Amino acid sequence: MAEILYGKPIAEEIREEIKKEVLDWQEKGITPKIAILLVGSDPASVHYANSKCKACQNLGFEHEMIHLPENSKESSILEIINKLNKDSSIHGVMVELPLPKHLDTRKITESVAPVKDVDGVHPTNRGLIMSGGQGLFPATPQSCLELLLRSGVEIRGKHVVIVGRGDTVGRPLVFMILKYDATVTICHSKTQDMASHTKQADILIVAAGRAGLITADMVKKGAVVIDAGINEVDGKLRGDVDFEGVQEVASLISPVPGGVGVLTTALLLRNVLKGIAIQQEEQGK
Ligand SMILES: Nc1nc2c(c(=O)[nH]1)N[C@@H](CN(C=O)c1ccc(C(=O)N[C@@H](CCC(=O)O)C(=O)O)cc1)CN2
Repeated sequence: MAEILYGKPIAEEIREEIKKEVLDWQEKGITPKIAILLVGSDPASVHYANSKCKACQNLGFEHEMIHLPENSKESSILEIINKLNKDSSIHGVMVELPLPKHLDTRKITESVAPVKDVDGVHPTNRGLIMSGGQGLFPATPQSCLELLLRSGVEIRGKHVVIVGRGDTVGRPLVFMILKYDATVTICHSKTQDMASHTKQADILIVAAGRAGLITADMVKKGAVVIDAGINEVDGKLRGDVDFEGVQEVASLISPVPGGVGVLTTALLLRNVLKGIAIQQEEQGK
């Protein structure tokens, strides 16, 4: 029976590190500040945006919440982001997702300056992930890595199989895991005989967006399984892994809810601090 890899104690550890770093910046005369842009009033988005504001207060960040109406024009949003990019008191800009359907998400999120791009989606940051450079990387793949590293799972030389090639998790994760000297296989919706690949994984990370996709017969005995899936099934949050079945086979497994997602907000705010460090270095300070 697998041990359960809970996100809460790891998130707490990261929050303590963030608080210390915020104090260090404050001593140097910088109070980290994030702008959160919320378009529309989708209840889940309002909830997540408010919980980010609360996290800012708890961790010593200043924040500015910009709440725009559902029918906002793309041009007005781009203008606001442009102003935030130029505002030296703002160190990070986060556009709450998903955006209303009439808006081009990619165009809007990629308009955030690379150094303030806490979601790590700007082409500059995407390129830096691939080259192994210093940039801001998306929170969810960071969360998968932190769960592994902070629970003492050896990644070096291990066969890591990632299921899902999405822009926010699977694709960036390939390069982030490669940096730790793993052998990486990526599976996706067109992969033939997926189980033949997943069964070879020492570490299996799943971000496919399909509830219960990974069943016990697809997992090697003793594998470490990280579930980055978020699906709503009958009003409940479910991962991509059939938790009850896979728990019998794996040695370590992260639950949904209570695993990867719990770290997201802390890691977005940690990106603000990384952005400040990069800006300071660029300015030779
Ligand atoms: N610009 C972004 N918008 C959104 C992101 C994002 O990464 N960037 N992700 C989500 C919201 N989010 C953080 O931003 C977030 C998601 C999940 C959680 C969390 O604590 N999840 C828990 C379950 C919580 C629940 O039961 O509702 C878990 O997975 O265990 C926190 C923050 C969308 N928008």
